[in-house]
Amino acid sequence: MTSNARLAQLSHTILEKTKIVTDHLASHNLTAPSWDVDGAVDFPIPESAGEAYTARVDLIAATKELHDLTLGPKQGLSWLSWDFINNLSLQAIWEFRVPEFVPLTGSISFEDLTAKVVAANDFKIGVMNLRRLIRHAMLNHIFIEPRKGFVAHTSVSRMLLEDEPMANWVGYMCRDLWKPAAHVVDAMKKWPGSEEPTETAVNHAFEQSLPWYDYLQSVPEKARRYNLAMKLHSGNEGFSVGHTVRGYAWGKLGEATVVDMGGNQGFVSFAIAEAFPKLKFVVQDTEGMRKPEAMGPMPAHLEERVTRTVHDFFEPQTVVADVYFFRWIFHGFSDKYNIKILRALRPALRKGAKVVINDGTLPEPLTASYLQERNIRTMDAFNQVTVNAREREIDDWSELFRLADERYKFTGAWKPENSHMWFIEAEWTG
Ligand SMILES: C[S@@+](CC[C@H](N)C(=O)[O-])C[C@H]1O[C@@H](n2cnc3c(N)ncnc32)[C@H](O)[C@@H]1O
Repeated sequence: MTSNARLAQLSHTILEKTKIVTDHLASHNLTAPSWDVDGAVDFPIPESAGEAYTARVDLIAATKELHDLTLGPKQGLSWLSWDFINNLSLQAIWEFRVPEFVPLTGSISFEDLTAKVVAANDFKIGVMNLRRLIRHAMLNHIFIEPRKGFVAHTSVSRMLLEDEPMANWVGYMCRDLWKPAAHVVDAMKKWPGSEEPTETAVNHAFEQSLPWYDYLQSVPEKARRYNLAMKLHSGNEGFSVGHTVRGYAWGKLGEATVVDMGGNQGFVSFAIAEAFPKLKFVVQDTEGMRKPEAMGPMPAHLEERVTRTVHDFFEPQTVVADVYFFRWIFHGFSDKYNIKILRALRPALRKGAKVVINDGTLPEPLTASYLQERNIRTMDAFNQVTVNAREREIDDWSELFRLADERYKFTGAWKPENSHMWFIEAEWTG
């Protein structure tokens, strides 16, 4: 296909996919998001909507490609190089609490806004400086200028004001992770090939030697921001515990014991135990997670089948079980430490015991949508920034088991429908 024909083909795809999306919205009496201050901020088509969801995902990919091709490679690359300025204007607006001083109805002049921002922040900032940052942010739909010299909210800037998890997510990214991201290359040069959580861009940027989560906990403001920011995705359908319950043949285990390692308060084990009454669970976590204030309540009817204990997964396992289950654990560690975790299981493993991992997995190149690939590759990059860990491809999972011990037989990896997390399974043959 010629490059001219590709442009035409993309615009045709966009027309076709937009129609599927708008027909779905109309037939379900739904409203598309907009920049209007009262506009919807979430696209109201969940993954479970099937064709309409896929059309939206295709639309995002096609509009991106058409946009990039229309810019052309040269202008595209030069823009990409200076795109960190997007983050700068957002960071300034967040840091100086600008959204608080813009009225939700009507508008405010740059002069009056600057006076309020200066009073609230207690340091000098000129009208010109604030105006240029805000006008830049407007390119990303953060505020509008309804008439020259006046600022008004949009649905985007309103989220910075009213959506606490989102505002903290913005702060976490712009304030806490932006500087480390700029130090990744220097950290890679300083500690070549490091798999240590204390030799990361975060250590380099903040000139400190703690692992990321310990560092976060040592600065209360950052710890609070992190905890609130993480709530942004807690309602995400793709990460729902329901996929963990339905995505594995738990029923086929019969009367079996599952050790939920790094299982936190036990909410995942509770959900699986509810659905599979023959299963027993031992939920292991660190000492800190077993303090009364961190434990959370245990549903009374599960007390017989779920116990919560202290166990460090780097130490030899003592509980003999049918399944050792790890959800959201492996992607937070480098291979070196994951191999340690797998080796520490060996004293308790009996022939036929299973290791079941529920975690992210990198798609094979060109097999996933642009949206999926962008999400998981961005998460993978953040794992490097903060903890020197990584997301893995299916082959990497198989190799990880082989490196830990040849007696692990990798039995497969699969993604339940609509889930963002995969199951990865191995069996102990020793
Ligand atoms: C990302 S959370 C995952 C929690 C839970 N599995 C889930 O699916 O939401 C990681 C958990 O691992 C626990 N953890 C971290 N280091 C650990 C260790 N060395 N031994 C046991 N648990 C650990 C943390 O306390 C935390 O509960």
